[in-house]
Amino acid sequence: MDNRVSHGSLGPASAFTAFQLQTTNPFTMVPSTPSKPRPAPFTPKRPLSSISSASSISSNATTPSDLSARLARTTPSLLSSTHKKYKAPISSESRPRTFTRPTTLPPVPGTPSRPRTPGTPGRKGAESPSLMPATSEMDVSNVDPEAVLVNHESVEPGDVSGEIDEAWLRTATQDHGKEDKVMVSIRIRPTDGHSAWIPTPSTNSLKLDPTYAKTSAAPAQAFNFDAILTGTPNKPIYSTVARSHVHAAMEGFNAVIFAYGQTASGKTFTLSGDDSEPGIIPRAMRDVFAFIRRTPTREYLLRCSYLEIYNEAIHDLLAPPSSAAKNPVQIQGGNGGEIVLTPLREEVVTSLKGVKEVLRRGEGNRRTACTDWNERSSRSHSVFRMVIESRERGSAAGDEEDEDAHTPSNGRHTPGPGRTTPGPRSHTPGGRSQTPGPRLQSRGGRSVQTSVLSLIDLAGSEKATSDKDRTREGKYINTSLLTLGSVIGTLADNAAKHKTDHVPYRNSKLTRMLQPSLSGNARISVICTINPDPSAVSESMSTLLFAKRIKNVQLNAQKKEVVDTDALIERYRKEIEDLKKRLSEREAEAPVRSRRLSAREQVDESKAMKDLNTRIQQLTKLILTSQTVDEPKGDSESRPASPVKIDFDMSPYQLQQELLNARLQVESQATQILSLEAALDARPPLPASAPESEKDRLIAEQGKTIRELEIVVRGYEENLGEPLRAVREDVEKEWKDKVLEEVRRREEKERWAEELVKQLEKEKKMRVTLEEERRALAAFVSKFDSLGLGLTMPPSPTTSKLRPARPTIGGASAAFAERRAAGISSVSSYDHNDTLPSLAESPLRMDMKGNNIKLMLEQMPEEWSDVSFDVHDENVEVPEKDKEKEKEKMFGVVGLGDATGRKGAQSPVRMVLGDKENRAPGKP
Ligand SMILES: Nc1ncnc2c1ncn2[C@@H]1O[C@H](COP(=O)(O)OP(=O)(O)OP(=O)(O)O)[C@@H](O)[C@H]1O
Repeated sequence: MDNRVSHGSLGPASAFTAFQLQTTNPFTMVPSTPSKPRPAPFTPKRPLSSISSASSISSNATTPSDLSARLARTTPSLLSSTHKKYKAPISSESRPRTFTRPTTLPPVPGTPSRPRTPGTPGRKGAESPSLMPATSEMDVSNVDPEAVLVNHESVEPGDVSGEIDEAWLRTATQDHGKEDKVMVSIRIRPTDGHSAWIPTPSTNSLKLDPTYAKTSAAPAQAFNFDAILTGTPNKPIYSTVARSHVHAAMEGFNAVIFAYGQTASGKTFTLSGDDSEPGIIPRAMRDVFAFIRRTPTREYLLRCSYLEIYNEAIHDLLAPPSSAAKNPVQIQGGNGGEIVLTPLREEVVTSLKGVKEVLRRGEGNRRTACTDWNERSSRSHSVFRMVIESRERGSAAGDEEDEDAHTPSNGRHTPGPGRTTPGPRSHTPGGRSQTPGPRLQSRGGRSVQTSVLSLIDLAGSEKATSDKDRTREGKYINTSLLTLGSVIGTLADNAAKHKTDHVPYRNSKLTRMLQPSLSGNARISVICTINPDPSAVSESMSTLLFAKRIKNVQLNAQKKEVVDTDALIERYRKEIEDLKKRLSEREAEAPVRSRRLSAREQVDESKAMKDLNTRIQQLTKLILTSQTVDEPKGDSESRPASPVKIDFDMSPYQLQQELLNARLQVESQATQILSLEAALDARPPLPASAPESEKDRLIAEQGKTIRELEIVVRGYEENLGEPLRAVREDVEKEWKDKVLEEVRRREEKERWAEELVKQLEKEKKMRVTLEEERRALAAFVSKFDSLGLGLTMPPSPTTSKLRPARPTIGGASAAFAERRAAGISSVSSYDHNDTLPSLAESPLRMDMKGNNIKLMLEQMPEEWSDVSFDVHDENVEVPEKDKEKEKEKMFGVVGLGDATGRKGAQSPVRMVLGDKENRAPGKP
């Protein structure tokens, strides 16, 4: 078995000294109280019923081997080295994890096949509630914090030995707890078979054996981390990856240590360990007490809570199982500030024994079950938290003051019913109350440091198992681990690219709970465990990629310190008085002294006086600002600033400035109140009295909606955005073509309409012209009539309807011109043979007497130049045959003198004449 451990280049432990502690607190220079009689060790009172089966086992089984033997009798499958395939049912799985590690390693993922394990993993307490104490007298709400403080005198020597690997301390050179990066270590579980990974501890690197690489062409990627850990012993692991973080927590920084990895890769073994190899949690607890023992100047209040996140519900592992099941823990806050878990039980611990008891109870309630890969697989994420509050130990005088109202703080007392009366819900150092109950108060000018140490054993990622319930749990586990991965990814990205992208903390309970730590206000150490088996290469690779990403997350842990404002102000005031006294003394002596002093000494003297003045002004300012030092924004429970009357010499200008600042502060607080009220109004309308389950449901629903919306928004661009854009472009193009076609058609029609209008205009003009011609003709005819020329025309008895003239062949003007050329007289001389064809071509024919012809032509308007007249001379005898022939050729024109009543000519002239004839037949 490979027992190599790389300690990397870790620095020496931050050897903690009283001197260092004193320098970290600028306000307190009070020496510790050296020797008060040491009180009797604290033993929490517990009802008989609180003694669980495990503790009874422990008490009866005096040696580890006895215990193993006894457990082996009850749960042989857990202890035997041949138990791999068949093991105890679920009911036995929630036993405390005090089992002995099998001598042969359990099978790796993918290899085993074992009978299904029935049922949901049970909680021991749920099955036998009598084994769990219904209440604990060390519950923080039942004790006076001042009565349960721990200091170097109260720590048992046996509680501190052997946790530190001295050899490591000598070689380590770097303290990862002080870095602003996450410390990331890889622990490779030992294997009996081939290992797919080649660790190089000297360079803290690790790479895949090329034999197991998917593509042999690419060179195997080497991963570098803060430490590469192998082997079974947990002691060097603690020294390397956890110790500096535990110390940071003791010094006032939040610290988180968690194990991440595939199922059965050794997370629980690393965190909890077993009897022979205690893991990080028990060792950290031992180290906490060792730290206290080495720090005589401070006193501590330690509170523990233990919870698990199972199927996205948080269960209090320290609460009685019946009530824990009914009241799942809710997370409140978390928006940039601390989170509040409620109802969560916190138990005060004053000794290692007390912590062990708490751990034992919590672990007994954890859900574990047999899976295809791990016979005791953690089915939940478990979080063990220790809240560490500390302050400098008070002087004797201070203690006496304290004793008036409180139990002495330098000793321990057994709290019991009626013994202590916890005060009202008190101001919480750091701003928020994590759970109801009193807290350590800053007192006598001594500030209180508060930090939280979180030790987290995550459930392992896994593939679907052969069991339905396990598969369901696995889904929840994988989902929350995926969310953790994406949160880490976003944080790393934000840090690398200086972005502030939204981090989806709220997508799972785990990330929501870790939000304050992951946001940066904690020192974080992650141990990524991998299974070296070749069949687990892809899972190990994904663990390594997670490790790589988390390495990039930027941290900036800050100490949280709450000062006692009143005492501080009092101290400043005293100092001011003192300084003023010294100043006035110097001023009084100044005239005498200055005579004796050299020029240089006088300069020094005036400089010293100036310094004194400056210091007085500084202190005056501090008095003002310190009134708001411990009043965190938005904390409804914080104490109002002390109404201290300050009597100091301040110029009116300075006072005005202070006043202005105060006003600005008030204004900003008023704005804050308004926005908070608005946020409150925007909340869904659920009465405060609504049942918790209803609130849960609502919260879950909203969470789901938010998640869905996020997915939709995220997925829109990737999945729908592009196709939809393409469709829109197609449709737009199609419609554009249609519109263009329509425009073209319309233009065509417009052109056609214009053409039509032109034609109509033309026609209209023609009509007008014709109308004018007609009128002229009519005028001519009437003139003609008035001259009495028409009277000579023989009336047509039958014809009253006139037909329009037909055009002559060759044009009337041609014929007319011809005739003109022949002379007017020739018109009257009708030559039958010559004129007959031209007669047929004439549009106007009228029968008139030869005498009138000349007159008519004279009267004819100029425009009629193309009108021809067929003049028929009655004196000329036309043979009857020719007459008929002529009639046929002529268009409806018959000889006017025809007695048979021939139809009238269709010439307008003829028509008018006809009309005249019709109107007044036989009249003059
Ligand atoms: N470094 C190690 N040395 C010896 N045994 C180990 C080591 N790591 C793990 N094991 C053993 O491997 C088995 C599985 O380990 P463990 O239960 O810690 O895995 P896990 O990662 O917590 O699994 P899950 O996520 O399913 O809870 C245990 O029997 C444990 O004793």
